[in-house]
Amino acid sequence: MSSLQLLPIAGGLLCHAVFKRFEPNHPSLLFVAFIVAPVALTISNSFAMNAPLTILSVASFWAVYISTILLSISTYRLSPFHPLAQYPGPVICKLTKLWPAYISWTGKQHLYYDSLHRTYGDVVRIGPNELSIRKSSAISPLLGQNELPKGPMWDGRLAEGGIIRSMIGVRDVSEHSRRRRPWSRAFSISALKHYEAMIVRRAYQLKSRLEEQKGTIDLSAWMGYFAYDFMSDMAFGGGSEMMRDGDEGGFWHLLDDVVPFLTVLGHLPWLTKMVTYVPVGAAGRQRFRALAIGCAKKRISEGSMSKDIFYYLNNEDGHDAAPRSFAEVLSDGGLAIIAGSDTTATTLTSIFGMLLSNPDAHKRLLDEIDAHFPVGEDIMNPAVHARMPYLNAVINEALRMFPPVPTNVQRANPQDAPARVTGSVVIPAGTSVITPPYALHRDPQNFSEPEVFIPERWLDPELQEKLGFSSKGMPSFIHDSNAFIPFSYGPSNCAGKALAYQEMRMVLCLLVRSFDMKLVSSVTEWVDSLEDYFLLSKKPLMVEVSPRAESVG
Ligand code: HEM
Repeated sequence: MSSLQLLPIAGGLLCHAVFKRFEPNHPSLLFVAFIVAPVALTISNSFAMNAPLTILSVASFWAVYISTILLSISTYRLSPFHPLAQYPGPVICKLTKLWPAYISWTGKQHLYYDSLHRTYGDVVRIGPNELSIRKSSAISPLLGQNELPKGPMWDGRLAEGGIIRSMIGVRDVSEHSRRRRPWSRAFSISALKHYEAMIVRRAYQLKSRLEEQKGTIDLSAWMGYFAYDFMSDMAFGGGSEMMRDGDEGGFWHLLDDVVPFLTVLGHLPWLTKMVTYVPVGAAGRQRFRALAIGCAKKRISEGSMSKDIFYYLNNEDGHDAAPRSFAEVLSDGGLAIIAGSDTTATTLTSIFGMLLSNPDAHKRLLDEIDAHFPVGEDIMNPAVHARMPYLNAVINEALRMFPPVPTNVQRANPQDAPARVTGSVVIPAGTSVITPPYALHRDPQNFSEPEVFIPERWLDPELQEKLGFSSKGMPSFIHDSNAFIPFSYGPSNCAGKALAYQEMRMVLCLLVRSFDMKLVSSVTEWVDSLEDYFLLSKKPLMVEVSPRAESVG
């Protein structure tokens, strides 16, 4: 074999050796590796060998070089020498992230990973350097106090382009915990008390808007309008009136158009920097940003009308010696709206979908509400809601079946860290790991009859007995609440968990008490149409709404 043939092979092997355990994520590096290096090698070789330099010689050198890289990478990834060789999974996933990226584009990644776990067991290799773990015992070691940092998915999803990354995607653990501090103050028990009036105002607005509707409505859209208006109040002191005006500018559409694309980028972070120059989904993001900037500036100039999330993010409580930059406050305010509105709206919609297709559960909830709020009692009293077992069971059961973040609770063991061991699972350096809530919640090892809506599973045994649940003939009913992670787990879990419960309890009590509802569209079709683009994307749920005859709220 001549040196002209050996050189591209040696060059390809060297290139793979350099990029072996990580993927280059800057376009210039890729350009150097795949274009500049082989062309430079061809030219210098032809000078050294005094061989003619033709287009054909450059092209064939390049073809051998690239083929060597691909072959070498594939062989290594499938070989017993790969650090994740012991874990089962589909060959295509072991070879490339392009396949999971494609699956995520279809919106069905939650179902795909669930099916992989059913086929391969609790630990599955879902990428060349990525594991999915469906074991409740692994949650605390990976996400708890000694958590692994957030995973590379965030490098893909949050293209910086001069914009400060919002807290959810901050991968450095100490920087993340610095950014998290004002959030913890914003969701303390005393802070939550201040938000009650804001929820009450928006919930009653929703009630009266629904009373004005004639015939069939899309409940999913109305839950979205409510949640978005409320979170805008919380994040920037207002600025959204979707319940009044509808989604006039097609704002949800703009955002919906971009989410599949962002989900794909989450799998291929190295592609992100290249596509920041391509204006895919830019309209939606720019419009959202412009809106947020306008609201934030207005909120700052007008000062604090109430203690909302912005009050803490902008250090208006004077807690931090060094105030945060406007860009950081803006970015995290935007995060509050995105993270807080779609998630609660989807859960409220799924709760109504399940209640309306399970009349017994609906009746039990209504009975509980009527019993706790006789005529004259304030139906929006959160202290009472917290003590309503069936209300909370219904919410948890909907979160179990339809976790709004179904898949991507991702962490990663850094490149230079020692291997992380949890039980029999070893997570080598440079390995990403997901603990997918959907697969955990639908695993019969964690929850018996996982596909069935059974709020009673969340009640204590005494109450179950009272409701006749334990006589259902399921003596060994499994209920592992450690496997229930709709809000993730640990120091980087959902910052807004307490607010979300408070908001959902209030809205549910008010609407269930106030309206008779009837499903017009099929709930099975609604469930089948759900798509996982990091957030579960909610589809129209058509219902007929009429004021409840015996409503006293
Ligand atoms: C049903 C409602 C909700 C669900 C199921 C939910 C779920 C989640 C999940 C799974 C995460 C990812 C955590 C991780 O990476 O481990 C998250 C993050 C977050 N959520 Fe929620 N969320 C909900 C509502 C809210 C609300 C109302 C807010 C209010 C602002 C909020 C604010 C946040 C924030 C700020 C983060 C980033 C946390 C961090 O990185 O430290 N969420 N949420």
